[in-house]
Amino acid sequence: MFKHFINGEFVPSTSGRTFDNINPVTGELVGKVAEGGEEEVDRAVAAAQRALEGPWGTMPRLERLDLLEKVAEGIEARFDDFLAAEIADTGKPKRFASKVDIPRGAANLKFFANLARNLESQSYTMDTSDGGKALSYVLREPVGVVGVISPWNLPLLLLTWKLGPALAMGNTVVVKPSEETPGTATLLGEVFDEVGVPPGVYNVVNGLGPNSAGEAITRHPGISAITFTGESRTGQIIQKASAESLKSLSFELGGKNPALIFADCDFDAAVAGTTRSVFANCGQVCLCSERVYVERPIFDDFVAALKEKAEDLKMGDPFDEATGFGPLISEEHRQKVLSYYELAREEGATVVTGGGIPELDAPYSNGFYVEPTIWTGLADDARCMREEVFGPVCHIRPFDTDDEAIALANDSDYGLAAAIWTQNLERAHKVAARVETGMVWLNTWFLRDLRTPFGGVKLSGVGREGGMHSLDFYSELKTVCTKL
Ligand SMILES: NC(=O)c1ccc[n+]([C@@H]2O[C@H](COP(=O)([O-])OP(=O)(O)OC[C@H]3O[C@@H](n4cnc5c(N)ncnc54)[C@H](O)[C@@H]3O)[C@@H](O)[C@H]2O)c1
Ligand SMILES: O=C/C=C/C=C(\O)C(=O)O
Repeated sequence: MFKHFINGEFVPSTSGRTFDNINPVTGELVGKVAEGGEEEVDRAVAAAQRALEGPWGTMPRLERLDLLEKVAEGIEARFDDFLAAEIADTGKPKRFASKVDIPRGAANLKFFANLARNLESQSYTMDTSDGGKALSYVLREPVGVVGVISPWNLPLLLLTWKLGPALAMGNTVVVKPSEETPGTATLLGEVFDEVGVPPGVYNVVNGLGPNSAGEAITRHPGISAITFTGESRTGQIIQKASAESLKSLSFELGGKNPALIFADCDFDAAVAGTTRSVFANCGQVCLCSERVYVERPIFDDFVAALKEKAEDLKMGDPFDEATGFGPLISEEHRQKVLSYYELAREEGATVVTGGGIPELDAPYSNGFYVEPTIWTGLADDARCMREEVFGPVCHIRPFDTDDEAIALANDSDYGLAAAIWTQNLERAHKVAARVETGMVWLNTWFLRDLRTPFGGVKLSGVGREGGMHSLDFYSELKTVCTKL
């Protein structure tokens, strides 16, 4: 059973309630998961507060950062265990998880430990009206207990992306991993324990969202800040629930990301890059392109080339190096994605490829697979053009001018990430400046320098994490002023 990790111990729920964790590759049970609620969150917050006041709060800064680095080394030392847990929960191919999820899990912790080691601090002197001087300096202090609510698509990566800076700045955390993916967050409890992080610093309460552990975190008065990655709609609910206790919030939310492919692009690179940006992780990355706009002269060739790539994706044993395409996270999510496949037909799409469930042999026939899918011919105001599907699907539409491409890209309630493919430097930078998203990739996708701001505009997020932006969110600045 996947238990909670509270105050350094693995414990079941007091209520005895559990839910099932299902393997998306086969539909089989991975294990039961303890369902926590208010009581478990209460205990976790109390433990986190004690650790703040006690061993973690009083530990020398560099010792704390060394411990964080040891946790990263602990992930590396148990790489195969983390890989197996991530694959059991998500079904994602080893080829992807071993290059992205697990290495980034360790890298996130190392990166923020290092960044925090070398922090500068601000100080100012000024002249005062009586002819004297004053000195002001700024102290950086922990925020307190941070609630971390994370999604299922990149479980360890997105959890550590928040844990790294939160712990580096001296906070303690209460984590609620997605109910679909309790594995790596729970395993991480063992690593924290093994390397000697004091009890109560890292707490995991497993559970669901509404009326469960997730909501309990958002309402708990002992939690000072919440960092959340997930759906925009959930972000709205969390913002309301946490208003009562005025928590600081950092939200990384959904996307309906555009890719702009200009006729002067490196065609093969654009096709390969867009294959990744549409179908990686079965389209379940917030940064995935769901709206692809292609300049008219290369439209037909591009559609044909992407179709060929989509039909080439290989499904099957996630541990097989040849497997490049996994299942969706759950049967429920598959129903959602299939409902969009159906809606697209009703809305008049031409289905270039896919649009259904693939024919696979057992045990994969019991998994939550859908076909990689490409649509053309939808109107710009079709629901399938405006709502995030979060599956392996894109719509491709032609455009004629730069202005039109930019207007189409910006015609969205979301604004997370854009990918632009052109060999014209001037065009690349001009278009990048006019696209309304938090991030723009030029002739690449999902290449991440952890020092850069990460986040979205419009419905795609509130605030930025990454580099100093993370350290700022996870710390309180205190100004001390004295007359000299
Ligand atoms: N912008 C980003 O960086 C980013 C990254 C990854 C995923 N996402 C988005 O996440 C979504 C997919 O993830 P998901 O389906 O797990 O999202 P989700 O919003 O359904 O769930 C995310 C987390 O919130 C919890 N939750 C749900 N309702 C809650 C409530 N009322 N109170 C407190 N917690 C609650 C869930 O249990 C889960 O742990 C997509 O929309 C995707 O675009 C965004
Ligand atoms: O699904 C969303 C991906 C988010 C990625 C990151 O937050 C990151 O790369 O740091």
